[in-house]
Amino acid sequence: MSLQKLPASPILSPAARAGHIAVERALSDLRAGRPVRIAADGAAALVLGAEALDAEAAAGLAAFAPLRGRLVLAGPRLARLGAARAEAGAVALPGFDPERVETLALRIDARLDAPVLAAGPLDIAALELLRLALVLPAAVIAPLEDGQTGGDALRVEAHDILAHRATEVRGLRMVGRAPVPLDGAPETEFVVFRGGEGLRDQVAIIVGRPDLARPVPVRLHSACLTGDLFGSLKCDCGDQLRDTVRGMAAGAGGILLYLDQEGRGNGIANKMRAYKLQSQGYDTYDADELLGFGLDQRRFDFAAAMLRQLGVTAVQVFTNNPEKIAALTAAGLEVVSDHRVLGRSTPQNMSYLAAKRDRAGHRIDLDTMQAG
Ligand SMILES: Nc1nc2c(ncn2[C@@H]2O[C@H](COP(=O)(O)OP(=O)(O)OP(=O)(O)O)[C@@H](O)[C@H]2O)c(=O)[nH]1
Ligand SMILES: [Zn+2]
Repeated sequence: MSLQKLPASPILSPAARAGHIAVERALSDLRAGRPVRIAADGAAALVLGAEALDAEAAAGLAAFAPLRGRLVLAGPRLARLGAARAEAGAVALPGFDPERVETLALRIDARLDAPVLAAGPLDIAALELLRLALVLPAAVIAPLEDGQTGGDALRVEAHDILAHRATEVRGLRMVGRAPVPLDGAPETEFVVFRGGEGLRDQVAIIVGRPDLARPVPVRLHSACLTGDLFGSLKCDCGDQLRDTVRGMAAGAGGILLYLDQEGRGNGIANKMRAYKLQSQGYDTYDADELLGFGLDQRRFDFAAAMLRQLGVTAVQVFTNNPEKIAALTAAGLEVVSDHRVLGRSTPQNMSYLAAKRDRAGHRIDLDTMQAG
């Protein structure tokens, strides 16, 4: 099959499309610090990211729900605050006190100061929306009474939020492609897809002319601004990126998927929050948990969909991360072999690499890595 012949991407139903668009607009509002109105099971509430709660926003929410607010926190954050639970929950906010909200949502020495209530479907959808918006997963909720509209806040349904990631995969489509010769890989084409994960586009970088009738060398590479672009010593991403492209160019070609999953899918702002915590002694996973994230937010089903749209059915995967291999296999691609991709070890990235090995099962052998 030729790389030029692309299968058409599936079309969403009108209802799914309307819901999808509402979620995209809601993400934009939340990122700008504006509340959105989420409805679930006949209930509705105004929802704002905890990081956007200042005195003015608090007064705005209090006008709708003066005494009945709540702060919804993710399971890992609640556990860090001392709660005996692993799942998301809420604490009552009798007023919308920005200082208390910041303490409970972000500070490292904070402890719970109120009982934890079970999180309902609206709360779960609010957290998911904040994760999709790449802001801190802590939701300030102002429940609306029957008949209260929530002013001009954008309206979104909880079920559309929860369906968003799957809808993104179904709506994934190619939007542009062009040759971009690279240093060390002169015959290279960039193919841009819209949809998937994150808030920007995904890029498939086709190096050389891989034979699609045979297993194609493939790397799924999550964006890392600090490592890929600036050569940060804190991780191994830049080396992995460049070494893989050069290796594909020197061999029979291959495809590198550059995925909009900065900070393991948490976004650059949360990654910097996590880096700050790491400078205070937490490892890469503990830091994410303190912020309310699980071990890894990323999904790779849309990466498999990108490969399929490019005509790939069987792959040789370049990764140390068993989750990537499992995800491609689960998505129906034949993973014929897997290969490790080792960058340099530096004094600054040793503990990061060791944490990936010990806590997330990455196949990293620090002794065989080249010191940088
Ligand atoms: N949250 C968080 N993300 C990080 C940190 N350090 C690096 N990252 C991100 O981790 C991701 C690493 O991506 P990859 O190298 O593709 O993935 P990997 O899981 O390490 O797997 P392989 O490299 O394929 O073995 C990038 O999105 C980085 O931005 C960190 O300390 N915290
Ligand atoms: Zn990195």
